[in-house]
Amino acid sequence: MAAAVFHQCIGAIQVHSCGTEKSGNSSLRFISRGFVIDCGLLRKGTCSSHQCKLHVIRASTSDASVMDPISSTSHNAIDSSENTSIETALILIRHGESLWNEKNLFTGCVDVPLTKRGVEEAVEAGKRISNIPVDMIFTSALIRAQMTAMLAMTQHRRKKVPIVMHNESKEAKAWNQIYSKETKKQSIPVITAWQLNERMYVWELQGLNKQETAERYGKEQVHEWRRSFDIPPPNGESLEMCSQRAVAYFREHIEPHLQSGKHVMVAAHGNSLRSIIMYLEKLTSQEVISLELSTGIPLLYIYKEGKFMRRGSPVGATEAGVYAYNRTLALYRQELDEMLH
Ligand SMILES: O=C(O)[C@@H](CO)OP(=O)(O)O
Repeated sequence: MAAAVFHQCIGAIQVHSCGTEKSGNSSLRFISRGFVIDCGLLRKGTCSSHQCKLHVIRASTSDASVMDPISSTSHNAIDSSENTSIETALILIRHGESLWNEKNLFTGCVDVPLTKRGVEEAVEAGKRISNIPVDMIFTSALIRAQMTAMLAMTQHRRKKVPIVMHNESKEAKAWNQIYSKETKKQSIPVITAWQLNERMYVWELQGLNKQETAERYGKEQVHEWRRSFDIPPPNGESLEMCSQRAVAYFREHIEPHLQSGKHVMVAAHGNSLRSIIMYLEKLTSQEVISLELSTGIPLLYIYKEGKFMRRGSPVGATEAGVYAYNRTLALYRQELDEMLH
């Protein structure tokens, strides 16, 4: 049967495929590789190969990266037989120990790097997520979160290259373009956003020792500043104020990628992540007080049908003991094993 190449452009998905569908139809229905596509107007062309597979090139908002073949098969697929919807992985990691964590100083938005231990924590975090798909990485504008993301990715078995995207100016955006589709396929965009920065403790507390501050203002008062939802530290940000930027950014710039089938890692800070977890797990302002995040410990969520299910936080020493893998992740890991052996 003569194969024809159909180019359909539908919204965010451009499909180039060599269909064996009846030509001449004004509309076609593709059910393949996890996408149900009602094709609108068809433009026919000729296809050099009768065996070319369906290539889905996702023109998402921030990057027109070609989908990673091993993560585009059954890992976030709408399987028409089981009618399961897209499931994507969200990894949250608080940065590894910083030099001011080590000195027990209020840090907030002061841009301090990791300690040697913090570097080790970031590498250890990478081992724990080395079999979980990552298509995009978001970090804050602070070096301790960016270092953590990059160090963790050195352990990932897929060996893609995380590349910090620069769009702080027209030139920066133009000058960091990648002109090879193949190279782009082997890269992971890293987006930095100040909205994911740590809660701002401002000059009143930033740089002060936490223990000395508790002795000066009282343990309960300092705990209230550090962990309550709506009580700000003196002239600083409350967790509520921090969530108004961090959760807003997550919903506007990160969640749509999860919805579209991309697996995402977010490397940020104790409080900006507490505010995001409060949103993901629908915690009350009372419950969030007891939410604590250790440095460099990855948390895994599965996003499905608008909901986030926590799939584990590190309890076991080994990666296997850490996450309750679901089918999507198990298949990805299996294909990684096959690809690497
Ligand atoms: O100092 C800070 O910025 C934060 C995180 O390190 O400390 P706290 O635990 O008080 O929120």
